[in-house]
Amino acid sequence: MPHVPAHADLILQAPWIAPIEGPDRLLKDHAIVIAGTRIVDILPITEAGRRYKGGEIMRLDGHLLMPGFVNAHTHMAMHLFRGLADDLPLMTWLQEHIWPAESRVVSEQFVLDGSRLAAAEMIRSGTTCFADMYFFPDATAKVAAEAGLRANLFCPVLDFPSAMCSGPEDYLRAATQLAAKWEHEPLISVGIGPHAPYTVSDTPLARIAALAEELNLPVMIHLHETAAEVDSSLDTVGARPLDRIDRLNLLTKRLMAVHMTQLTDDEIARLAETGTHVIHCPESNLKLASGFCPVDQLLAAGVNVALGTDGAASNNDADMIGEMRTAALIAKGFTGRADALPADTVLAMATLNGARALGQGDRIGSLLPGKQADIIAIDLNRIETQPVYDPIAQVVYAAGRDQVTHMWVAGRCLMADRELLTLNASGILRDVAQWQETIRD
Ligand SMILES: CSC[C@H]1O[C@@H](n2cnc3c(O)ncnc32)[C@H](O)[C@@H]1O
Ligand SMILES: [Zn+2]
Repeated sequence: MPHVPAHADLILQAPWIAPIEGPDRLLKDHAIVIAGTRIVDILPITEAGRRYKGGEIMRLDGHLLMPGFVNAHTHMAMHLFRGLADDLPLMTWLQEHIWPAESRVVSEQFVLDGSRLAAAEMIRSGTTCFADMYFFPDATAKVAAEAGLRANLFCPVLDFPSAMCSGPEDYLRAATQLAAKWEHEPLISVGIGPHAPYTVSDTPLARIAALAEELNLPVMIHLHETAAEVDSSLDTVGARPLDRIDRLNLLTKRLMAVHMTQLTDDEIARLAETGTHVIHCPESNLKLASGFCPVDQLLAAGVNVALGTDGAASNNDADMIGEMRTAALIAKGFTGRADALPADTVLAMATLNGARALGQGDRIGSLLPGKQADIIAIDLNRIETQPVYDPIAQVVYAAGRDQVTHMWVAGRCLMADRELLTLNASGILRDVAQWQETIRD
């Protein structure tokens, strides 16, 4: 029987592929075969030509192909506050600078324009999927859909009113409506985002736990960000925030606990037992002098730890390659052990662990047949990353985000040879310049 080649829409050929999951750490001279939104096969380049026909064949000499980054915690629209208030500790930064600025300028248009700036930066640095917590999440969802990015919008909940909602019940209604509106859009998912234990009281927190269960939604909260947060909770409610969150039924595998710089051994064990996900934001924690998340201990205890940049007002970028390097280096400094957080582990945190935290580990976060084709190409054939003994270590310890040359999300190309294909860079820059005037005034 003659062999009939199967159909492919796109075949990507490269000297190295890092699948992140599966039997192989690294595949040499392989091709990724894509049909529709999915990866259908990964096989030696020589075989791919015989077994698949049709579509485009792209040869990426000198490149590493890997899954796109999953930025597991950010505030997209805060890109418009980048550089507004630097070198301050968390509470001074929030209470005296960011919250006053937000109360003056945040609107749906602000979120549209800020999210577009963030989306463009994300595409240019290899992030294919992000988890966002901010006001007017519907506007960020629209931008993600326009950009072609995969997005998880965590509808905020606070005790306080904002331009978006009048109070906790109103935020919860908005979350329910948002989930219904985007239910059938494959690239957009919705969650609930109680801001922090110090801004959301017991009644709405318990309502969030019940609603998340009822609608099958993930929950994201800033938790144990600083020692002062824990001390103040002990003073005011007589419990550590994590104990309070647990008492209100929120400590479950739905929860993405962001920051977590203050943890006892018992708390680490409790996180592992409950399947709670921890989102590590090392650069924001360093810049706001918030503390150090004990990532090494969490991973050893079996906790899923993912990586996020936090917003550009506290980072000040959305660069996941930079975030990986910072995470790897501080883990070594913090533990005094050079083998803490090796390159492969930090790369998994920036991809597959983020997908798992979002409940999407079976669809994205690694390159396996059947998974969505969310792929980036990184050019290692540059002065800065030569010679290449190990492409994975090279990405974590030497590469810059400008070496990301191509991106596909669900098989669609969003950037080719560093050209943005879905967003208008000059229009974004024009809008940002106008916002800078308004915010400065
Ligand atoms: C309710 S929308 C999100 C809310 O969070 C604020 N925010 C941004 N970064 C942080 C952080 O590291 N800790 C606590 N809160 C943060 C942001 O300004 C919005 O008000
Ligand atoms: Zn945050």
